[in-house]
Amino acid sequence: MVQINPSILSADFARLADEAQRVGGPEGADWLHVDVMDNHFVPNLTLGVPVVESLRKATDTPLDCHLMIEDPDRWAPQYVEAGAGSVTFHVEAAAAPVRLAREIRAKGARASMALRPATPIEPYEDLLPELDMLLVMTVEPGFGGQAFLDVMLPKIRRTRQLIDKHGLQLWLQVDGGVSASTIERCAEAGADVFVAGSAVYGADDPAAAVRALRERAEKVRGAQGGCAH
Ligand SMILES: O=C(CO)[C@@H](O)[C@H](O)COP(=O)(O)O
Ligand SMILES: [Fe+2]
Repeated sequence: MVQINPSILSADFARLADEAQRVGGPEGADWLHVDVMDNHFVPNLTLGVPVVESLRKATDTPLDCHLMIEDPDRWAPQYVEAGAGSVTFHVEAAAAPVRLAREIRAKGARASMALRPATPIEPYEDLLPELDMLLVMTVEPGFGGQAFLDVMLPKIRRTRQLIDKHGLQLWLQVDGGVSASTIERCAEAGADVFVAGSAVYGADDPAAAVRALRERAEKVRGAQGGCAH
């Protein structure tokens, strides 16, 4: 199943409730992607727990929180309590990723782990059953509107092969530079959850942009019979 998760990093932060609603509803966003940055793990600062709490009340679309922060072991559980349905931590920042994934799940959210572009998937093969989603970054984290890194396609493909080899159901998310001109390559490589910030909120009609992205990805995944490799 293809999922399209618009990133509110490219939305108007003074009108977040409206911006969330613009991409919601039938055929709209599957999840709203919320980029949390702390100016330590990445050189940018965005929002924190109180904003997630308010967003939760402002939309029915579930929240996919991407934590680009130091010490996720301490903070991630608070995002579950704030109402996130999925919490992604970076493996490079986590002290105890397995314990953290278990804590996120125990608190009732989906547990997800992200890899920066230079972090390989292979050392984490044995952790995959502990996760509900694996995020392969397709830009260096920190900013929206960057160019898609084609060099990440082999990692997406290898990750898909590992997921299938173990017969796992976890989702494979890509984030960074995903647009109408790159989503098909990501889908062909095996991704099934697509984050798009500027390609959605930079469009005149964000809801139409979500539908167009979904159509492109579904065409590829459908041609593969839902199995991408
Ligand atoms: O996590 C990040 C950036 O670090 C992303 O979620 C961006 O928000 C994606 O923006 P686009 O590359 O789609 O404009
Ligand atoms: Fe993100």
